[in-house]
Amino acid sequence: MSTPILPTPILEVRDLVMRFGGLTAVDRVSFEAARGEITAVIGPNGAGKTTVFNLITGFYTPSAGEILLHGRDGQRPLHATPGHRIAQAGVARTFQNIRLFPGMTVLENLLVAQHNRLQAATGFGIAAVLGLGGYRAAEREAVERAKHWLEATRLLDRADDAAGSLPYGAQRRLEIARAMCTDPVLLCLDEPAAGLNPRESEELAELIRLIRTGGCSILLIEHDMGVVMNISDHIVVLDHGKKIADGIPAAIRADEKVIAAYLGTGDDDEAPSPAVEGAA
Ligand SMILES: Nc1ncnc2c1ncn2[C@@H]1O[C@H](COP(=O)(O)OP(=O)(O)OP(=O)(O)O)[C@@H](O)[C@H]1O
Repeated sequence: MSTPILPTPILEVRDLVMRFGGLTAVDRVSFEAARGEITAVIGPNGAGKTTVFNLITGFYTPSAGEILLHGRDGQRPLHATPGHRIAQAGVARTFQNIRLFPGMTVLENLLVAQHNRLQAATGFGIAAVLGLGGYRAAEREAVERAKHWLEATRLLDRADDAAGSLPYGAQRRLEIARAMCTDPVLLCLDEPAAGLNPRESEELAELIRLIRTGGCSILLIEHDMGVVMNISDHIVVLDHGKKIADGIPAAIRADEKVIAAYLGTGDDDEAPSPAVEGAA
């Protein structure tokens, strides 16, 4: 019998380690994010999830290990790529705390996100100032892309409003629209459902599925187990910096190590985190 040829994952994390002084926040973590899928990274508070994201998106340099992106230009070692080049390699992210330009309009936020692309279209030259052809075409494209994501996030009617004046849920959607305007191959979402009400969470899940349908792979940190179990194709579970489980949602929900990590074993006095079975 022939072995099926599996497509290359979009992201490979191999034996990743991050130490902060004496603390090992990420301890030899390995996992893959499959192309075109939603991969969630979950775990109790302090498990190392945000640190993994900060390593993938170039905010930190790992103490050891490899992070390989299989993007549009082939394989890229993100662990050895400077932070400002990681977006160009096709990785976009949102943050736990919203980071928009609150005084700029919604549309301006989406155009600023495409600044690099516009600059590249002119070879970083005077063409932009003179309004020459290549720049104008790139500018038109940037506006079209912004319009597409304004429609997808239902923000078109707020395009001229200051980003800071939007309700919280709309600001979260705008953050995602802004990340998508960079045309990523991998979108990293850090707790996108935080602070959303159940209806907004459901709409967010719809939006994330839409992004997956468009071909962008997604890596998601999320505490809302309803959202995680509902939309994830694959879940990686961290606890105290180590990977304790890795699999499809049904397997994760039934995993004893995961249940123990979330409910606590009674060995420590940490408040229990949201139970995984709450999502069933
Ligand atoms: N810059 C830093 N310097 C020192 N320690 C850090 C730093 N960043 C994170 N840590 C520590 O690393 C560990 C993992 O933190 P991290 O924020 O990655 O966890 P998390 O799983 O994202 O938690 P949460 O769900 O609460 O956001 C924690 O013990 C944290 O205190």
